[in-house]
Amino acid sequence: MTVPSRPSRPAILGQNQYGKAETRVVRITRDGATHHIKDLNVSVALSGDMEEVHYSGSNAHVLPTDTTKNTVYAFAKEYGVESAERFGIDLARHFVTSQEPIHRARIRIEEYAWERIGTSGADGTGHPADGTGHSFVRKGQETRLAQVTYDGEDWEVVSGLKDLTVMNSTGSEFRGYVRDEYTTLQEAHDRVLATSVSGRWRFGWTDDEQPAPDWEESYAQTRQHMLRAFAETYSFSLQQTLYRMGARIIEHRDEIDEVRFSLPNSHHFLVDLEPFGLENDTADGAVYFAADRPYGLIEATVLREGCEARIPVDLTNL
Ligand SMILES: O=c1[nH]c(=O)c2[nH]c(=O)[nH]c2[nH]1
Repeated sequence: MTVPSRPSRPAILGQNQYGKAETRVVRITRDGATHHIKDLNVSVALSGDMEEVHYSGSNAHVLPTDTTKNTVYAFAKEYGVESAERFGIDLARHFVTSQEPIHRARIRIEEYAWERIGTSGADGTGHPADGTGHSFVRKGQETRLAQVTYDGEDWEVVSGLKDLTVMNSTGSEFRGYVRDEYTTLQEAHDRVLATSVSGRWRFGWTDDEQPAPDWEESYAQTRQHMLRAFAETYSFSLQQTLYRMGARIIEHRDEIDEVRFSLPNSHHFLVDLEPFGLENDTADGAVYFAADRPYGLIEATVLREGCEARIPVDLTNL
């Protein structure tokens, strides 16, 4: 096919750039049982001699955006991620020095910070022996929620939170599931388990005559129990982890009768780096693609025995 020539119209191409935006790359390094996470969102914008691709459609100067994405993953694997700045410098230099038509590279990086789910709070002092060497909560406060209903006689208090993002970099598998003619999923023996917790819990307190719970203390303890259950459960499924998170709250917090969770399964897929001669398995330095959709959505209520379920099934209605 012949490439059409530059149009004669007096329309001049102005500033332009291109590249893959928002490549979500997660690299997990292992120091024995203590793991370290680098979680980046990398956007590449390249510019240079790109008149022809716009004017005539010739791609002769175009390094595909797909390649820029692959480069991000391959660099994460090969050189690691010491810092976002260093990573950006290495990438920008690579694009400008390896491709003659590319004169400028802008690499934008967002880094998401994680802290360990510690034994006495998410304080960075997690001890590997109890599973907390590989359990993390994303930095930044979750949103705390409360709903209070009063009909002149009875109170109903439902507390909760959303956007509490947690990750286990190991200690999770998924296998032994049903297979039908559409099943292609490979069994996972060692996978990343990550979710953004949305949870609600209902208090047994309904009566002004009874002392009300200490709401602040209850929230802090409940949050901690859910984090600890997430960290300490060796997970065969997110469903099982969810149940343990709810059960631990019911077992430890007498003031709470019902817990409901909505947990997206935030899939982390190992990137296939074989085409670049790089082995990428769950061993040290694994590089993952953090997918944002579609995601599994696991939801369930955990009740104190003898209590009634009153939290709506759809938490967006609460
Ligand atoms: O923890 C999981 N539960 C599932 O029900 C499921 N389904 C799936 O494809 N992956 C997973 N993971």
